[in-house]
Amino acid sequence: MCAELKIHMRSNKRRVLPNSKELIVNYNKRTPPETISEHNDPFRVDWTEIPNDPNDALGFLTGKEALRIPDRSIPRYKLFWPLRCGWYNESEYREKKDLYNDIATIIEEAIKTQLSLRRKRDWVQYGCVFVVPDLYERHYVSQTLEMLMRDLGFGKVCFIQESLAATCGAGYTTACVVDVGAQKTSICCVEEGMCIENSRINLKCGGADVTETFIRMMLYDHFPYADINLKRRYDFLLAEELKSKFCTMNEGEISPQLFDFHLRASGQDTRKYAFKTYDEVLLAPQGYYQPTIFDNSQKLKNRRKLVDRSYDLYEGGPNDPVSSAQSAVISLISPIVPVNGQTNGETSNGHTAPAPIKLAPNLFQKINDSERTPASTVGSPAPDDDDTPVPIGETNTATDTLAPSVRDDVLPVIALDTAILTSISHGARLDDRKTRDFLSSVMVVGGGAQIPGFYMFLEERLKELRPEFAKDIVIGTPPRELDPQGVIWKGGSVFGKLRGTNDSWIGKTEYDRLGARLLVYKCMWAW
Ligand SMILES: Nc1ncnc2c1ncn2[C@@H]1O[C@H](COP(=O)(O)OP(=O)(O)OP(=O)(O)O)[C@@H](O)[C@H]1O
Repeated sequence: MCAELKIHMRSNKRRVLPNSKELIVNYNKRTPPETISEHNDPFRVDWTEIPNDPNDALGFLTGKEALRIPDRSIPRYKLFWPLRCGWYNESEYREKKDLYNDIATIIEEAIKTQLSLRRKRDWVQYGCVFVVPDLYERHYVSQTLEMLMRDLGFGKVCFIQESLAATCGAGYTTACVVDVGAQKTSICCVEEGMCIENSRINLKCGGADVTETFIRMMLYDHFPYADINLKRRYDFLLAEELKSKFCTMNEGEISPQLFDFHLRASGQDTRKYAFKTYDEVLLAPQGYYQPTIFDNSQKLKNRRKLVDRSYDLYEGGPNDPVSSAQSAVISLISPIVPVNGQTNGETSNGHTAPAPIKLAPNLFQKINDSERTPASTVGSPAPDDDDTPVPIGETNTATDTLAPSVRDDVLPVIALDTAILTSISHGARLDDRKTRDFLSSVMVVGGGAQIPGFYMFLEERLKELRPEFAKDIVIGTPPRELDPQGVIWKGGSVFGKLRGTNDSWIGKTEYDRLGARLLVYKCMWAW
């Protein structure tokens, strides 16, 4: 990537000094930190106060307080992250109920402290709009409903999918919504107030991967704080800060640059470090387009250890929602593609794997092969004997029927531009007018896209991949200066106030009688 970047910069007539890397490495190697006494540091951190007596009941801490526990108290606390990559984080728990309880506790505390609704018994007067992923798991939604009704005691509850919430918040009716979060990126085409089912994609990477990759790259270039360890809370927060301040996707900003930061650990003097960066600030966020540079090795760990996939109550088979776009993404990554659920082998999770078949080829007929297959693929699809392009819709027959075990075993991580075009092609289904509509209204939200130059870079990549639509492609942010990181929440609150939403509220009495079966009638999409 370094070499490619150099070539690209030269071809864009940018000045590239041959020894830039050496210069910054040498600087980083020989610059010791400066020590500032903790008491003289005007920006010293307020650490969470913990009772000194080890016999005192500790209870729990959530949110920022949990991340600011001083090191000396760490042995008495264990930090849990009950959700990871938009899935239950099963690897950290022994019991399902502890995992569910932690999620309920975090939400309860957030409502009490952030919304100042301190008395839980009053919550029966409130309706709760809960935003779920576009490509959710049924069990997750029904479990959430149980939590909101029984543990938190809301008077009524309704659900909205996140891309639809983004369009409600931004006031759009048609858009291809791309939400770049911390650990996942979701993409979905929305049309006339409905998420197009087959366009839903959920990639398991996001801003946290950029943070980690940036730090790994800096360490390789002799980052002076060599002991940085992202498992330590204050180091993780520091890394997030450095990424947010210094990473960019503007090629014009690439030159040796000097930055500094303060390391604040509890009970220690503050250390001020100076360091230099070169291309790391740009290469790390470019991982969105070359995600094999991210460390994806742990993301599937212990998946399905505690929480099984959802099954159809009557027919017995697995029945979590699927999307042909997501299946196409998985097929691009995995060489194993099933045909109509036939199976013949074991996968790494011990689930039965499907028989391999040939992949239908061109998802994007007008893109040549080298561009179409993302650099991130870990296996290559079997070549087709017949080179004639297959219409986009026809790829769906094979990909729709991916066995659930494959969906669990293959980590969906591919280049962002390919994923967006896959979503749009499955959302528009060969209709050029719709393709144009979605390409001209790609709305990017979420904190992961806050890196300077993100939108421009994405726009250029999409134009390169679909030159015939180059004039139409526009990447937008939510209008009216809405915060792209909060627009989904705003959409949820707008949705809760619409009169048309009335039918989707689930009340307490009907929930007591019918339970999660109500979701079939109450969700405003095909549950
Ligand atoms: N100014 C910024 N520059 C770069 N990255 C940023 C900036 N602000 C926030 N981020 C990143 O955005 C991510 C958080 O975004 P967001 O709040 O949309 O995610 P989330 O919804 O919590 O994540 P997920 O969708 O994975 O659950 C973090 O990785 C954070 O580092």
